[in-house]
Amino acid sequence: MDVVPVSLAGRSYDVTIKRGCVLDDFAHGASEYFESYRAKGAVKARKVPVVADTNTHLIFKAALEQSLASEGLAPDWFVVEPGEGAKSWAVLEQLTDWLLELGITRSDHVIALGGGVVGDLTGFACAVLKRGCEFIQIPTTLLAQVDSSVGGKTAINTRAGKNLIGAFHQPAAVFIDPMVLDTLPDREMRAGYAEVIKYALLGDAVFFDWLSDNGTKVLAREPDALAHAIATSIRAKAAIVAEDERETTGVRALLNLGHTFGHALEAETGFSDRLLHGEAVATGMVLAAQYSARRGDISQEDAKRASTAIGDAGLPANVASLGITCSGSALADHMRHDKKMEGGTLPFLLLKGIGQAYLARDVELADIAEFLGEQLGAQ
Ligand SMILES: NC(=O)c1ccc[n+]([C@@H]2O[C@H](COP(=O)([O-])OP(=O)(O)OC[C@H]3O[C@@H](n4cnc5c(N)ncnc54)[C@H](O)[C@@H]3O)[C@@H](O)[C@H]2O)c1
Ligand SMILES: O=C(O)C(=O)C[C@@H](O)[C@H](O)[C@H](O)COP(=O)(O)O
Ligand SMILES: [Zn+2]
Repeated sequence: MDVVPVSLAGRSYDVTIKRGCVLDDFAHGASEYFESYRAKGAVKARKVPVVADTNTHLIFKAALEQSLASEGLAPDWFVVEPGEGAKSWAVLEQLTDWLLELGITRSDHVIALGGGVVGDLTGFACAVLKRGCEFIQIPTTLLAQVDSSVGGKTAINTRAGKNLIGAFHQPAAVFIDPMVLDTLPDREMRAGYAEVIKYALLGDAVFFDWLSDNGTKVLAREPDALAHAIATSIRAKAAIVAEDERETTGVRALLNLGHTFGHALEAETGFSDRLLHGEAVATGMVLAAQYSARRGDISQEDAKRASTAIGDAGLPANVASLGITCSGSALADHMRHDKKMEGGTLPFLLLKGIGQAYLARDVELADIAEFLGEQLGAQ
């Protein structure tokens, strides 16, 4: 078992990483968070609100019900359709109305049982509900286990772009059970793996080499390799979040490597199954490496190593192969909504080497548009 603390003034919490911690004994491990439900007058006494999507509801319903029953509790389910569509105003409204009807109080803990979509939606609902109530993350995708469940970024999407309405709201606890990934489709495993490669590229060359040797084992869900990849990722994220919780100093922005390009690709493909978030980030990291090489920040050889690692994992390393027909300028236009925008300029996460990401403040969007035009045309 690994317990990774996320140290934040007045709002620290633990990330527990343990095989079986959800499927076998979640309610026992999390029992301290359920006191309010046992107390007289709590939300539908002894019923715990759980947000899931139809897949995670179907797959984990019985296990969670059994586990909560051992503590004298039962789940009250709010189930959304799978996919980015649930990160919307409409679903947020339904979820907050439901929680209010249950009589939720600030000290009650809502459970987010699912991938990044369920986590981001539930976290945001809890951030705004009564100006902040508690929630627990039970991430069930690799992406959510290595990234979205930790750090307190919560959000929904809007017509204008990705995660544009949101809040920083930290969970009270995170429980990561790698066993839940046994049912995850391979494509989703690969998408989550993109965020694992991200930690290596942004700040850990040793981890990059380890992934080159062990990535296949991680994707095959071999327990030791998977546990190492999850724990290394979460330690990296916890350290960055502890240093710059609200992305104000530039340190947390490192976690956005590949995302400015990636979010533009997601917007252009309609936030759909056509390109998953992790896939878009994978292509975005290759673009960041190639653009860094074009500026002379990183050697062509290291840029190639980054793109090879991504391609070898079965992720889209070549933007031209995505079948996107728009111009480079159209892609760059999506970036004007990026939350890192300062005045008229957009700082970009670029690479000086493998494991050496930095925030470049001298990038012109017009140059990015030209670069993207070249890349979209290249086969
Ligand atoms: N808050 C953050 O810091 C942060 C970080 C990274 C990504 N994100 C967000 O996360 C979202 C992507 O999350 P995701 O990749 O987890 O996608 P997701 O939540 O859409 O889940 C992917 C698919 O896997 C299914 N699924 C989930 N767990 C399963 C399991 N154990 N077995 C079988 N199927 C399962 C889901 O039903 C869904 O169909 C994006 O919206 C992205 O913006 C947020
Ligand atoms: O935790 C962070 O900080 C991240 O940037 C993690 C990203 O993987 C994640 O996709 C995040 O939601 C992107 O944030 P945004 O601020 O660009 O919307
Ligand atoms: Zn991401």
